[in-house]
Amino acid sequence: MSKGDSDGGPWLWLQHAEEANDAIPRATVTLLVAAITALGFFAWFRRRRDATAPLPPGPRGLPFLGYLPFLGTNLHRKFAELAESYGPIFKLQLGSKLYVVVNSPSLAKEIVRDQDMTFANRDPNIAASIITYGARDIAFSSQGPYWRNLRKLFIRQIMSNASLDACYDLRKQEVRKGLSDLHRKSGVPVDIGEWALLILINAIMAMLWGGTLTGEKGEAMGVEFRKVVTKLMGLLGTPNVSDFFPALAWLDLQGVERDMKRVHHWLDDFIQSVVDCATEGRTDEMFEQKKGESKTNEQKKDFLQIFLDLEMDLEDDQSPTDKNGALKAILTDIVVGGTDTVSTMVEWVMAELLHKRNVMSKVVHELTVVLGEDKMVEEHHLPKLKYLDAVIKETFRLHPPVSLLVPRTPHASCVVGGFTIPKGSNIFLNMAYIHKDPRIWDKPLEFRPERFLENPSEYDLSGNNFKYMPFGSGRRICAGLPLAERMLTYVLASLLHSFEWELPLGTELELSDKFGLVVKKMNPLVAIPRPRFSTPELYMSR
Ligand code: HEM
Repeated sequence: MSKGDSDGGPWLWLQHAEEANDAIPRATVTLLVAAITALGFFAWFRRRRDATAPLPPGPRGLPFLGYLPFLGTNLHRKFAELAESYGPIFKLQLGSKLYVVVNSPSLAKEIVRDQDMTFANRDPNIAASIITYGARDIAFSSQGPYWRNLRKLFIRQIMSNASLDACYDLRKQEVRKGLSDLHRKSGVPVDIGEWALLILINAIMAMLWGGTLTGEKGEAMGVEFRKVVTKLMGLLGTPNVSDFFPALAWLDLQGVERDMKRVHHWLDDFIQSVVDCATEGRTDEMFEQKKGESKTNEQKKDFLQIFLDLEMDLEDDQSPTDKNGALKAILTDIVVGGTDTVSTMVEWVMAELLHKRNVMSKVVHELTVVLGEDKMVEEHHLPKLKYLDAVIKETFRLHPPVSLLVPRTPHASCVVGGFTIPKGSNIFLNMAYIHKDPRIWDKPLEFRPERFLENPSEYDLSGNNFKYMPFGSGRRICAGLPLAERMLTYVLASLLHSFEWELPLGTELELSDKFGLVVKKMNPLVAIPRPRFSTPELYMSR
């Protein structure tokens, strides 16, 4: 080493490399040292910042109970109120549990994009654990190989375009059956949510294993199913003292556990009979199985058969009984998650259109232009229905059915928006609030589908714009989105193209809602269909 090197400090040794060959290794070492120092500094800085970042602000509660006595049951309204006072992020201590509510797109982004991995866990409450066979489904299991495998299987084998195209005929038959049923009820008030739910149960069941609910017993079962699922969604969204004070859980003070076990018992019987019919090839009084239609090629395999055929590599030490539990847990996700959400949206869109008759006329006009008169809607028409698409998006904005998304839980403490989020806390992304924030949306309470036509590429349903995420975002985004989008648009287009709709004389439309995991209309929407097609035969075509 020359004298100049020792005089000039450590960096000069690079400048004075005597041979050109030395320069590259020396530069590499220098860069490595610089990178390690910078990383060390960054880690130190983050630790220091994380150690000092405060918890988010939030209302003070009572000793021991926290904010519990003030929470009420309409969480979405209470959270909107608190967001006005505390801003983009606030915390609530409820008994022994800490909840954090996020009310701004930029903080939502930190959770579902920047720190998605950290926030990809769930912390199922007691009600959710009961209904999902101990969180063995996709929606409530924690991230890890089990969840990853299930989700991958579901998305690749069931939600792929090829798979969904292959079972289009099954969906179509159920929608057509529903339309001819409506035709028989022309001029008579119809509960739209109930009608839509029966179509969706049948379409999902047809796709699952080729069977549908038929006959009087089947129809009665459909009505009972709706009651059970409505109860279930309510229980999932009920603040439960047993969750906030695990030591008191055995008392089940509100009876949530007892009620959920009843719901689970009913649903388990229902799903078990579906599995039995599918595996034993037998039919039941209330189910009708379509003969071979869904099994003409590999793609047309029933969803259930795909699950049964595939070696479920769950990377878990599950006994065969547990595997049956896992299968039934996934079926619960599909049967419950896939029906109630979509039928609730059918009801909300129809309610908004009956409220705004000029918007309804525009939708009907578009349908007539795209399809012509006396033609049944087909799924291939859907991409051309741009205005209807905007109407659906606007309804998702004003009435996101899963309004707080499904809560996430960080697996490690971290910092969001300069606040510490402790490991194991529950995070709600308050989409009901973000979707109506006047700082983001012009005249946010107005139903104006045109806002989605002005810049169509800005908003879609895939969770890339954090101002608008009715299906969530990131690795936990709704796994059923492709089917939900198709079914919702198809059912609505069919309802609106085939019938004129009006409210029963003397009824007034109101748009209030009630909270649950799925936020529903407070009062069911009842409307009267009148045929648009020129001949009754058109309603009979399958
Ligand atoms: C209008 C219809 C629907 C809406 C609004 C909706 C909304 C959501 C939301 C907000 C989540 C949580 C996302 C997050 O945490 O970021 C979710 C999760 C999920 N949804 Fe949907 N959903 C709908 C339809 C469906 C359908 C049709 C299915 C299945 C057939 C389905 C299956 C699931 C599953 C399995 C999950 C859990 C995903 C995971 O945790 O990895 N959903 N959904």
